[in-house]
Amino acid sequence: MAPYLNVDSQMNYINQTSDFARADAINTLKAVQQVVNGFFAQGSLRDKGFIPTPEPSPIPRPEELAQAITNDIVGQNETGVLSISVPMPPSGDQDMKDGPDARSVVVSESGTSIASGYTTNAEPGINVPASAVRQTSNVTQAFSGGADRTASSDAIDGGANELLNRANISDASGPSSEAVAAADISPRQQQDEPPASQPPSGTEPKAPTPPHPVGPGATGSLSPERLRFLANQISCSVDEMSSPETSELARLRTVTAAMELVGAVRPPPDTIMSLFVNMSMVSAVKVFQSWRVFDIMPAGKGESISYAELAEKVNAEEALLIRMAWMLSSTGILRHEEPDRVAHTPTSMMLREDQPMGSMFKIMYTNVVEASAILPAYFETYGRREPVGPAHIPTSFLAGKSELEYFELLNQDPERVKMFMRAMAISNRRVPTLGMYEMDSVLTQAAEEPDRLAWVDVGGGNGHTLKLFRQAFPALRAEQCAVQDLPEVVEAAKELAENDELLRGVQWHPFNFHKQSPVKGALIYYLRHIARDYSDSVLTNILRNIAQSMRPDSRLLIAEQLTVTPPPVYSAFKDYAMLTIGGKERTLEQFNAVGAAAGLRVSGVFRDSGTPHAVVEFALANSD
Ligand SMILES: C[S@@+](CC[C@H](N)C(=O)[O-])C[C@H]1O[C@@H](n2cnc3c(N)ncnc32)[C@H](O)[C@@H]1O
Repeated sequence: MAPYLNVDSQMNYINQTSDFARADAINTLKAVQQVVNGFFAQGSLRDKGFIPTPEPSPIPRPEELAQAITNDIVGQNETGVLSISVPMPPSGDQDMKDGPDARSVVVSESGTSIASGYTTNAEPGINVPASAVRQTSNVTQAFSGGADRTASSDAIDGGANELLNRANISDASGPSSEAVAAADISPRQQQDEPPASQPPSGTEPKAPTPPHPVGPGATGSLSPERLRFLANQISCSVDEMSSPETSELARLRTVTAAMELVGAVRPPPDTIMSLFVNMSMVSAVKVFQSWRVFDIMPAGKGESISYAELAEKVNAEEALLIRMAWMLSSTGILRHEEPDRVAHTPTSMMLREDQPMGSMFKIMYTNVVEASAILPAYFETYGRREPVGPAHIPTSFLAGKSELEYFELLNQDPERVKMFMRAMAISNRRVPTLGMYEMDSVLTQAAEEPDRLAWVDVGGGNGHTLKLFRQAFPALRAEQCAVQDLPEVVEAAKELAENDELLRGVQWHPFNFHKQSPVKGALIYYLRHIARDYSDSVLTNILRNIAQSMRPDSRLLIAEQLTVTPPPVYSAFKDYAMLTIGGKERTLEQFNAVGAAAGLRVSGVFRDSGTPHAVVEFALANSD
C-alpha cells in the first residue's frame, strides 16, 4: 500500500542542507515512515482509529493551519491581535501583584507565532512588572535570518516547545508554567501599559486536552487527538518545506513531531534496542576518531576509498575495519559502496578533527560517556545528590583530580583547551546572542554617562560575544566595555585583541568570579553561558559577588536556555551533560530562586522566538 507519510520525495531536499539536524531528520523520518506504515499494513492502529486514515485530504496552507488553530482556541479582537485567556493554576503561594487574575497569551497577527514572538516576564511564582514584556522577531525570521543559525538541537527544542506551547494554550487546566505569557499586552502596545485585569470577551478556553509526553518512552501514551495533530503537523510541514521562507521552521516542526510520534508508536523493545544501537555507534565513532579514519578518508565530492586501502592507511586489520565501518554505514554516518568501498557523508565529514562537531564529540565523549561510567562510584563517594561544585564534580573525579574545577582541569591541557574552543565555536553559532535584549536604554544611558562602564562581560572568554554586540551596536564604545575572565584566559585574549578593531580599547580584567567582586557600578553585567556550568549554591555565590558591585540602576543579565518541565529531549540531554561538570539547565522559576538568594529580583525576560534561549534581567532586590 502507498505510504501515508510519504517522505521520500523530501529526502533530496534534506540531503542538500547541511546542519546538525540532518541525520536526525533523515533517520527519524525513515523510522516514522517504517513504523507507521508497518502499523497501517497490519491494520492495527487504523482500525482502532489511533492514526488518521491515509485517504488523501487537502493539506492546508501554513496560514490556513495557523488560522484554524488560533480560531479554534481563541477569539480575535478588533485590531487583529489575538489574545488567549488561560487561568492561573490554583496555588496558595503565588504572588502576582502585577499580573492579572487570568493569564493571557499574545499571538502575532499572522497567527504563526503562537506562544512565540514575544517576551514576557511572568511565570508562576515570579512577580515582575508587565513593563518587561517585549516582542522579539518572529519565528520565520529566527530560523531564516542568519546563515549561521540553521536548524540545531536548540531550534529543535524550540520546535518542541512551540508544539508544547500550542497544546498548552488549549489546555485550560494543564500546567501553565512554560506555556504562556502573563501580561495581557499586544505586541503593538507600549511595554509600559498596565496589564488588563479582565480577559477579552470571546476568549473562553476550550476543554482540556489530555497530557502529551514527548519523546521516546511515551510509547502508547498519546491520545488519538495528539497523534492526529502530530501526523497532520508532519504532513503540513513536509509540504511547507518547498517554500524557502518556511523551510527551516517546517523541517524543525517535522523533526519535532516525528520524534514524538516515533516515541509513541515504537514498541518498547525497539526503544531499548535503539539504545544499544546508539551505544555501538558512539563506540565506533570514538574508535574511528582515534584512528583518524574520518581525516584520512578522501573528502572530495563523489570520492570513496576501498576498505583494503583504508585499513592499510590506518594500520588496522581489514576485517576489523569493515565491521566497524558497517556500524556507521548501516546508521547513515558513512556510506558503503558496492562491492568494497566506503565514502564520507555530510555527517561523517563533521566528525573530522578540524571540525567543531568533531571536537564537540570528543568533549561529550569524555564528559558524558566516560564520566557516566564512573557516576555510580562518584555518587557512592559524594552521596546521591546533585554535585555541589565547583570542584569535586564527576569530570574531575574521573580525572583523579577531584580538587579541581572543570575549567582548572581543562586549562591544564592546552590541546583540550583548543578542542573546547573549537567546540564552543559551534555552540556560539547555533545559539542566538543578539536580537533578544533591548539595548536602547543601555545605549542612551551609556551616552549620558561616558565615564561609566556600560558593559562588563563576566566570563567573557576572548571577547567573542562582546565583539558581536559592538558590531551590532557601534554606539557601545570600546572604552565603556570590559571583559573579565581567569588570568590565563585574559592574558591570551588581550594579545589577540590588540589586532582586532572591535576589541581595541576594551578593558581586560583578570578575575575569579567565585572570589572577587567585579568593577563597581557598571550599567550591565553580562553572563552568557556561565550559570549553567554551576550548581545553585555556586551560582548564588557568583551572583552575590556581582550584586555587591551593582548600583540601583545596574542590571545583571543571564543569557541561557530556559528549560521547561518536563524538558524536551535536547534540553534534557544538555542538562545531563551539565550534571557531569557540576552544572545544570534551569527554568525561569529556578533562575528567579537563585537570583533571590543572591539579593536580586528578575526585572525582565527577553526570549528568543525560535529557540528556548533567553536573556533574564536582574536588578537589586531592594531597588525600584
Ligand atoms: C562556557 S565559557 C562561556 C564563554 C562566553 N561567556 C560565551 O558565552 O561564549 C565559560 C567562561 O567562563 C570562564 N571562567 C571559568 N571559571 C571562571 C572563574 N572562576 N572566574 C572567571 N571566569 C571564569 C572560562 O574561562 C570561560 O571563558
